[in-house]
Amino acid sequence: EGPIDKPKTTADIPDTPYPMLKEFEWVTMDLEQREQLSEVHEFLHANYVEDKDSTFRFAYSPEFFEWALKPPGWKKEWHVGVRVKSSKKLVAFISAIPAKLRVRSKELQTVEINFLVVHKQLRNKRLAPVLIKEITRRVNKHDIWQALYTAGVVLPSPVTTCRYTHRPLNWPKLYDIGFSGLRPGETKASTVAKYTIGSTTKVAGLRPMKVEDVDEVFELFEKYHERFDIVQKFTKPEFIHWMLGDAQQQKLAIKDKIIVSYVVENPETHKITDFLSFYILPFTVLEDTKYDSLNAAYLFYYATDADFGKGDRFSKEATAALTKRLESLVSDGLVLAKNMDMDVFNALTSQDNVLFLNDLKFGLGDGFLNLYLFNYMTFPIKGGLQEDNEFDLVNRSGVGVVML
Ligand SMILES: Cc1c(C(=O)c2nccn2C)oc2cccc(OCCCNCc3cccnc3)c12
Repeated sequence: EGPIDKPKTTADIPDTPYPMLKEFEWVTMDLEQREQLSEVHEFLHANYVEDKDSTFRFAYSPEFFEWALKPPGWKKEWHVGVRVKSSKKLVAFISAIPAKLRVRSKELQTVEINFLVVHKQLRNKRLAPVLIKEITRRVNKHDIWQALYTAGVVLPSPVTTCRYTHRPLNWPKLYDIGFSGLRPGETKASTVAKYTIGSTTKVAGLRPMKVEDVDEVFELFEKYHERFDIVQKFTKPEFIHWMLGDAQQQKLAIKDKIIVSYVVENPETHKITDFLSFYILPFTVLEDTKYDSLNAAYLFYYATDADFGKGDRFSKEATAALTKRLESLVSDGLVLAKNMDMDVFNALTSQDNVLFLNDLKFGLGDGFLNLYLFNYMTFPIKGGLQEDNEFDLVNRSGVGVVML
């Protein structure tokens, strides 16, 4: 396990941008300028990842990019654009943000690469590899040599593969837009009944997380994440950013937030025993008459002390206690998301999710998320799937890191 390329220094890295087709030019986007933030938002809105039958397209909001692209330690030169020299039209984008990872026992300073997009009319011009080369150069210049990225497609040697799962919250809408279908032997009425959930949360002491909770939640989170093979190591300012958003976000009413975090404060001891977060990322529904958007919530980070102090954390009793706690925690997460008018609650088979996915009626999606480490060789990590791509209830995943 370790770096693949021979060690280099920043002096070995060219100061000039990677060569590119002459009609294009490299630009550094300035996302502190509202109009450039909107430009990136519009560009992704029109050209970013769609599902294979082009029914949906991610509808990232400008606020989402504020959150996703400007965490503590963010750098302008890692927001890379490509413009047409003559028209100055934005035709490609790629981003990197700093991320410290622990991969098994090794800590690595890496970046997370995300939002790689090439204009629809410029696909198959081999621009993507050029974008990757240039962002690699810009990151290497800062003496960082590893990167984490995900892709739906299979590229050489994924560290892990997880599968999409979906928990319908508004099944009739999912059915109308063709995302959900009827299972054999089930009627619409029985399916609606199956997915119906209450509107009140059940866990005593569940409340929105506040910035005053950070020290306690951070400690709980760090301890819980020891159980995974690959995790992100946050500083406290990073933890606040990712779980509560910036000061602007923290002031918003819950229904307007893009990142939603809750804690469970034990009513007797007033200790925080659990934490749960999910982020909001709607889809544009293409070519549908009745609906133009699909509201999706994505399970983000969570932590619990359910398996602490029970000796071996992977013992049957520790796992039973963990399963029970996560089921009630995420079940309340579904209620919170439903009350925010979410139509579906998405989760991967990573973290300890396979412990509750079945009981909470998450269905296996047909999408896979492969996770890659650039310039770092490691033994594969379990993604919560067994050979036939069904949930692996025995060997839960070793994946603690969640990428947007
Ligand atoms: C995307 C996504 C979807 C859907 O596409 C979807 N849900 C309802 C309707 N649709 C079409 O479902 C998921 C379930 C778990 C995790 C997920 O995504 C995890 C985060 C993915 N990062 C964004 C991304 C996607 C593909 C390639 N690169 C980055 C997803």
